[in-house]
Amino acid sequence: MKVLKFGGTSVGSVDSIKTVINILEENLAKGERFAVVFSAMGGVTNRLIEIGKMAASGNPDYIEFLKGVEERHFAIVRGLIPVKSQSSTFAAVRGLFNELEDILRGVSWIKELSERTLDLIMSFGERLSTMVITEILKSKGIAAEFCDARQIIHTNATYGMGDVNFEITNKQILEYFAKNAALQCVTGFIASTAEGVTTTLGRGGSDFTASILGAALDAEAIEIWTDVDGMMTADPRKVTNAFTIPSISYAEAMELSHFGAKVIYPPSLQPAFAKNITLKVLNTFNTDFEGTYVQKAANGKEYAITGISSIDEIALVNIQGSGMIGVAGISGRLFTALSNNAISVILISQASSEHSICFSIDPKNAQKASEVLEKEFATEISLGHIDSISIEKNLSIIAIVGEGMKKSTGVSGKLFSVLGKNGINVVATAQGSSELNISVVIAKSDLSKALNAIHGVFFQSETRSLNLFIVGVGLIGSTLIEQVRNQTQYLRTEKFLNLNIAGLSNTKKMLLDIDGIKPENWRDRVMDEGVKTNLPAFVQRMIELNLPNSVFVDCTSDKDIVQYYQILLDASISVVTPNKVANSGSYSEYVSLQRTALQRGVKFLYETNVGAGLPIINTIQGLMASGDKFLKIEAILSGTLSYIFNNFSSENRFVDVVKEAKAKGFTEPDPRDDLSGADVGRKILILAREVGVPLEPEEIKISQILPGNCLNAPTVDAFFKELEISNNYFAENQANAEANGEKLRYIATLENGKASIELKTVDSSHPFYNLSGSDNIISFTTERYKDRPLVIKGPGAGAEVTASGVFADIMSISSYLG
Ligand SMILES: NC(=O)C1=CN([C@@H]2O[C@H](COP(=O)(O)OP(=O)(O)OC[C@H]3O[C@@H](n4cnc5c(N)ncnc54)[C@H](O)[C@@H]3O)[C@@H](O)[C@H]2O)C=CC1
Ligand SMILES: N[C@@H](CC=O)C(=O)O
Ligand code: NA
Repeated sequence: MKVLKFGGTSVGSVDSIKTVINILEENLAKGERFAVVFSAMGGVTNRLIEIGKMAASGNPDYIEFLKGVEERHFAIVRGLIPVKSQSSTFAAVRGLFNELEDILRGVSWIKELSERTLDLIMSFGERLSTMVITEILKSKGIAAEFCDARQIIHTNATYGMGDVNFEITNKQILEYFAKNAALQCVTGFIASTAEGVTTTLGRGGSDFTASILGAALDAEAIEIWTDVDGMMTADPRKVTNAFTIPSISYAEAMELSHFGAKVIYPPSLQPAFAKNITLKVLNTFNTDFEGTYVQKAANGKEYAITGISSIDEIALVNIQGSGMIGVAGISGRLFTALSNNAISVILISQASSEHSICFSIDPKNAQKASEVLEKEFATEISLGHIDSISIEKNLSIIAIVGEGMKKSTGVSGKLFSVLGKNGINVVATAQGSSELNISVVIAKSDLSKALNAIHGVFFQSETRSLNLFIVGVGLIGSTLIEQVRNQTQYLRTEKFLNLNIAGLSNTKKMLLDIDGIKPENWRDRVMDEGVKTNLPAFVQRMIELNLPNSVFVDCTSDKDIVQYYQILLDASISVVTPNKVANSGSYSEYVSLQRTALQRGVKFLYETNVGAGLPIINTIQGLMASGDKFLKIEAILSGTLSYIFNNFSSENRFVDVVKEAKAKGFTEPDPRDDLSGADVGRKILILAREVGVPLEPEEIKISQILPGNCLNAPTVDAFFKELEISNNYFAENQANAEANGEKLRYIATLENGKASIELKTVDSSHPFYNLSGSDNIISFTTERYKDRPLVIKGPGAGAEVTASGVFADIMSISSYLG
């Protein structure tokens, strides 16, 4: 024996009822006995309540509304019963509506709608849908019978939510099914008192009917047919990567539903749970879906948690006072007072100091709760034993649920860490000792971000998203996007990571799209759909979107953009940049950015500030963290100058080599920054700060390699002209070095807290002699690397190596976020 139950949407239209009939026919073909429970057609119950209220308030429009409901049922008859056999069903439908009209007329006369009358009015929903579907089945030659559950399910006279008398009900069900062998089509939701007065079963009513029947008949399974693919790991409207849970335990289902998961209402399935009956949640509109199995013990779990659910809107009440410490009975009185006033408590948390108790409730009860408590504790308040009763609104609860938590450590660590890394403040938290649920209260504005971020870390084999907001799509920015494009597939399949470009801006246009801007067509999209660039608005919008795992990538050399880093880090958004401006401004600004990132639990990464993709900053940070002390840094830090000195000879002109360096993408957007030594100055300044020397920009001693006319050229074009004029100046330097078997090197040194940069010549015995292309070389002498320094060498400029350094920083944020 099996019991099937079809919900409102499953019986809501001609097409959906056709699908239901197919499902029933397939079951009949298997030859096993089953019963089927139907809800009212989708929306009908609510409509009937509305109609009842209209009638009671004397609004005659209820008659029109009733006609509408009747027409929906007629349409089903017309659509699904052959014309020749329609008339008797029409008559039966009409008969029920006549009866309902009489009742409503009575209601409108006496202008009163009792709970009892409302139950009677609502009962027509299930009676109509079930009767009509029974007739459809009969018209197809199926031996189906209409079963009015009021005959067999008996409750007390608590209208709106009758208390079932299981002793009588079970007996009646068994007797009824023993006598009636045909396929029973049972009205969900409704019952009656022993005296035959109609009652209803409350929330989840038709599921309850199925569960009562299943339990009484010892069914091997109960199938709940609904309009979604079973129970999901999270609400799919809020969490893009939510997926169906194949198997869940009764207890988990209870916990999830308590926090808002609405597919089934497990409390109503209690009778079936008590008999260990397997429940399957199936989708009428996707019969290929295997279903979510709800059983006593869930089958093999892949993840530490089973699902995440949430309540969008709660209020948090906090009652605190030093007079509460050690006083017995405070919480007893507190919760009794609430319960006496029908205020239900969703979550409770009390610190072991007993100084405060906080609990969450439905915000519509907030005012009342405050009044109730002020009254209850009037004496304590007047004596100052309780200081305050405060109520905070605009909060949400998220609960992670799963039996797996009992076995795995670190679940709560993971939860709080992902919230922290996304800058989500936890206002209150509670974990039951059953270890089935950990709940956190957070700001409502963070709900969607939190749900997605939590889902991402707990269901890792599902793809996680990192949301990138890239500003500046010149050489480095566009190369980065190209690299992202080439790696999309790899990252998805190997790292379960989706790099979602959620925002892009060049100097003219900007575009934000949370669904992602594809690296394949970003240029066209920014051109076609972008709006005029407005950096403050871009940043503002990023913050408002409040997406989880957001990263701001600054690929400009803009000096003004830096002010936004602070704002972004403060909003818990990580920043990655090759732009050196922020770290080479005032020391206090440098420190402030570092601190903010630390405090907010986000990352500020800038490996490419020095030596492009070469691992220089990371190496220093590693050595510093592990306690090494830097004694000396000697380095060639300009890819451009390195290239120039490696390629300039008596055979070519200086200006042409500089132009080559620019064409190869080694120079700064303005090559004067390279040749003036300013770029190297910024880099040694950053290195100094990283090793703990708090220098200011003006403390770096930079010796110039350019004659004054070049240095002072007003524009880049003028600069190149001056370089041509000054060719002999460089040729001479170069020739002298060549004649001595030496090479020109622009070397930055940090020693004894002082930094300087000088043009030097080195002979073949010097480690900086053998360089080629845009090579940088950095030699660290530290306490641990004293006799032989630690040396890092390789190309230190260029689009590919720089973009890949930026990419690596982005990936390190992804692993940090877990
Ligand atoms: N080229 C290289 O080898 C390396 C470059 N870097 C740094 O990377 C950054 C980018 O360099 P490149 O791509 O070579 O320069 P680029 O000049 O090719 O690109 C910078 C882009 O940013 C845009 N931009 C400037 N201000 C903007 C704003 N406020 N909003 C939107 N877009 C803006 C510019 O129009 C330009 O398209 C610079 O800070 C540079 O110092 C760092 C390491 C190596
Ligand atoms: N222009 C810079 C690029 C890297 O920071 C250089 O030449 O080194
Ligand atoms: Na680097």
